[in-house]
Amino acid sequence: MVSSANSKAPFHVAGVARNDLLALLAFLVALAATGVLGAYHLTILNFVLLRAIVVLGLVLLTGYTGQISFGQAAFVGIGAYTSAILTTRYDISPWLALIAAMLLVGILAALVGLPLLQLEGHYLALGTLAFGLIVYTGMLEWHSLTGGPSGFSGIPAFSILGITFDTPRANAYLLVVITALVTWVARNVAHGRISRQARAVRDSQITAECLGVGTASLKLRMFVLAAVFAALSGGLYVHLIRFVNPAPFDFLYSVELLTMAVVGGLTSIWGGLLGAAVLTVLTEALRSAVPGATGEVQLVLFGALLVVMLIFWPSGLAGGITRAYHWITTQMRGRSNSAGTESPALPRVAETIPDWLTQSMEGSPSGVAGEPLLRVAGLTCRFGGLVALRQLDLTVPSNRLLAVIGPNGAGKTTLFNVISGLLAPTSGTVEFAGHQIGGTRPAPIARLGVARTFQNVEVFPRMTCLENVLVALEAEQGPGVLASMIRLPRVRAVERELEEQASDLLRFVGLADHASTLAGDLPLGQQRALELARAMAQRPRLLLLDEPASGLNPSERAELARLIRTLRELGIAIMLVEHDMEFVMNLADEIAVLNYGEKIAEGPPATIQRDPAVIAAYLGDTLDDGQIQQTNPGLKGIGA
Ligand SMILES: Nc1ncnc2c1ncn2[C@@H]1O[C@H](COP(=O)(O)OP(=O)(O)OP(=O)(O)O)[C@@H](O)[C@H]1O
Repeated sequence: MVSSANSKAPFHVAGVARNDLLALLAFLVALAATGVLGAYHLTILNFVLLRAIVVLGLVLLTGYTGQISFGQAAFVGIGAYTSAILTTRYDISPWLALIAAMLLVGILAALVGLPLLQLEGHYLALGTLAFGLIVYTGMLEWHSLTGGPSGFSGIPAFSILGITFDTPRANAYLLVVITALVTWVARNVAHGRISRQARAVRDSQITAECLGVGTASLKLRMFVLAAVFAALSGGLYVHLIRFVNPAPFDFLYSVELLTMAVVGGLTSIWGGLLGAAVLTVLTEALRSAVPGATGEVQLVLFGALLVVMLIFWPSGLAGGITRAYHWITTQMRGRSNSAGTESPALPRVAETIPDWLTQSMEGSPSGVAGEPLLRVAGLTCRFGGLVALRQLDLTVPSNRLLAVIGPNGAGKTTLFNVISGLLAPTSGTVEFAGHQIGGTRPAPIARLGVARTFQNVEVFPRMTCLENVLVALEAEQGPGVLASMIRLPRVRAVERELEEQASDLLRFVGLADHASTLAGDLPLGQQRALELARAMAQRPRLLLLDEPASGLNPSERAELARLIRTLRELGIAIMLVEHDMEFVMNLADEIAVLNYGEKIAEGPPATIQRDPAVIAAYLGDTLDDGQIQQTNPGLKGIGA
């Protein structure tokens, strides 16, 4: 057995130290600039920083979670008015009022987000837009509270230890420090578990759920976090300006903020800062060059810029700069490292299993051989008039491999979809380890110990191999949002341990050299291996493999068979759907044959090969559809 202790730390975090240094440098430059800039430029700097705080939240929400919000201006406005009202009417300290505003907006965002986040894509954008319009109208019309269109003044400035922040320079110092803190928090979130889960949901929500990621609560938490950032910006703004009215919080401001996030680069924290800076400066330049260019003109310009960027340059300035940087460093290294994709599709897998995995499997109750772990009874699944599964009964004990075979359209994938929670059965029961799981969502089923791979490989293409595995490892373990925001040493220690485990699993499936390769860049065979590593990270008690050998060459199939045997020896129950009959006959303990959703035979491979009903089903299918002959190369295993 190979111990995980000597495994190398993964590389994708290697750049963090350098980035930390750059961030520190940027902070010192901003502080130094604050000391020397004139009043006009300080005011612009303050606006850049106030916007940057909101944009950072949007980067986390839109870039990392894939949720588009046109309602951020409303959260800024509510934060601003709450802090302004609390300080002017109730004489509360601006600091306390600011915290109260953030709390209130956090609660409100949770209430608004619950129904809104049920909507997807454009509908969510429309929902947040409607929310923004309602809030803006409220600010205009609720005179007794907001002072109506003309707002109100007399809002106190921040002060601490006898220093009052009532000049552009003092404000700039305060904002530089607070923006640095917010950037640090955003960066922690962006590098941690929550961001990995969010990016997984963005790449494929269904797959993330099948790994045990609770997608609904994840989206809600990001929505709340982005809203709290917006409230912080609003609260700071009113105590710096000392006046509040609804005008700055209109729809235009929401578009402006989203444009800043897109222009800067939606998946980059420093891109968010850059976007806020570039667009604020451009707006100012436009205002001085064309005095009438406000309101509608700006809206049109920002809208156009947003569309152009999304179509032609979706990775924004940050993406462009990063690519240029990589290009330059590659040129400087003389392209010595550029070739490296010639490895076989599925390299020989490691001989050994990581110790921690064996131990965790031994501790699992599924380690008792012979006990039925999965019991499917009377399972029927209809799609309108089509019966995909009819009165199906199956049991799968631990430590056994049950192959499910049948002609195309027999219902095999439907069966997997029901067991893993992607489909609810029409009738019948699915019992796993004593739990009724039929009709349950995929995430809780995954957390009970059911892992799966997909017929059409479903890796998270824009994440590295290491991150793909980490998402599965972290679904149950790892820090929550608050701990991720602060990233205490304890949190970093847990992250390091999980990264080591992820590296072990990559080594186990022969992908040790690809920890920092984007999963989408791998050839098909290696993507299948990655799916297996990810499934193993779930420490499954039942593993559903949907056509894992399709697209692999004979030597890759042999490797895969060896890997599957090793997994079974760990005590994992395996269900295998596969058209390659030779592959199936060599691996299966038992075979269940489906035809038109019904089980027509079940038994050990030798019996199934000679079963007349099975032969008839396969040959009948071949006659009906010549395709089957090619997609079923293993037909020679049937009726032989
Ligand atoms: N979501 C769905 N909506 C409607 N019909 C569906 C759906 N999923 C599957 N079906 C139908 O149910 C039947 C069984 O499909 P299923 O994909 O489970 O078969 P299969 O045995 O996995 O086939 P293959 O070997 O081609 O993957 C097919 O007729 C299919 O068209």
